[in-house]
Amino acid sequence: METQLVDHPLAAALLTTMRDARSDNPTFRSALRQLTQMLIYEAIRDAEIEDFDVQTPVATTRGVRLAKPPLLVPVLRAGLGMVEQASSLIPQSQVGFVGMARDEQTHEPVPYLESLPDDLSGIPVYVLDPMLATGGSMVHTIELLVARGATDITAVCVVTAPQGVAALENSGFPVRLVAAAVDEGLNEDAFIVPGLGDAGDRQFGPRWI
Ligand SMILES: O=P(O)(O)OC[C@H]1O[C@H](OP(=O)(O)OP(=O)(O)O)[C@H](O)[C@@H]1O
Ligand SMILES: O=c1cc[nH]c(=O)[nH]1
Ligand SMILES: [Mg+2]
Repeated sequence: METQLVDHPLAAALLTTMRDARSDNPTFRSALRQLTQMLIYEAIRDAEIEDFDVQTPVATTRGVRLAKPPLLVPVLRAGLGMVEQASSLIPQSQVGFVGMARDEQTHEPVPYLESLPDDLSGIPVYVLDPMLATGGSMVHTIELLVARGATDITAVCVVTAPQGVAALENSGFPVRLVAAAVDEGLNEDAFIVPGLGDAGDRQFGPRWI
């Protein structure tokens, strides 16, 4: 699986803010928004483009745009903090939604929302979720996308664990990964170590389901 780690001092500083337990919810959300900008910037780097004529105030020249407007899929809740920034960077994009909450005992994802186009063939899909821990939530999301014909899927994450990266790799699905970090591993609660805690709670407070 193609894996791209965004290695940049500004990305590292934003990730540090997100890791810091003293960062309050607005500070955490702001750092996530800014870091998403860098992750998307890198994730889109090799996207197919097409030329078209554009009229400047002086002359006609050739401009470029994305050849295939992508679908962005934030995984609720935590992925919601990435979608505003990603869709502003790619104004032609559309947004689908998947909602999933890990069971605290089994650590398995429990899906509660699925709002996706029926046919994703030929459409690049960017799944937005800051955390890839066991990989269960991401693999389940990708299953939903592949069942709709998606063949070009990018997982855009902030912090990952080696176990989650391996789960994506072993899934055999057509996915590549763009992330800010691969951490040491998981603790007994399947939280990423050192990680940043619960990315949903740190943006929005406790979950009610
Ligand atoms: O790789 P996994 O082991 O599946 O864990 C990662 C998932 O856990 C978090 O969501 P969570 O279930 O905490 O829901 P939330 O976003 O509503 O807090 C995170 O945003 C991922 O979706
Ligand atoms: O460390 C983790 C693992 C799963 N989900 C999170 O939000 N954080
Ligand atoms: Mg959570």
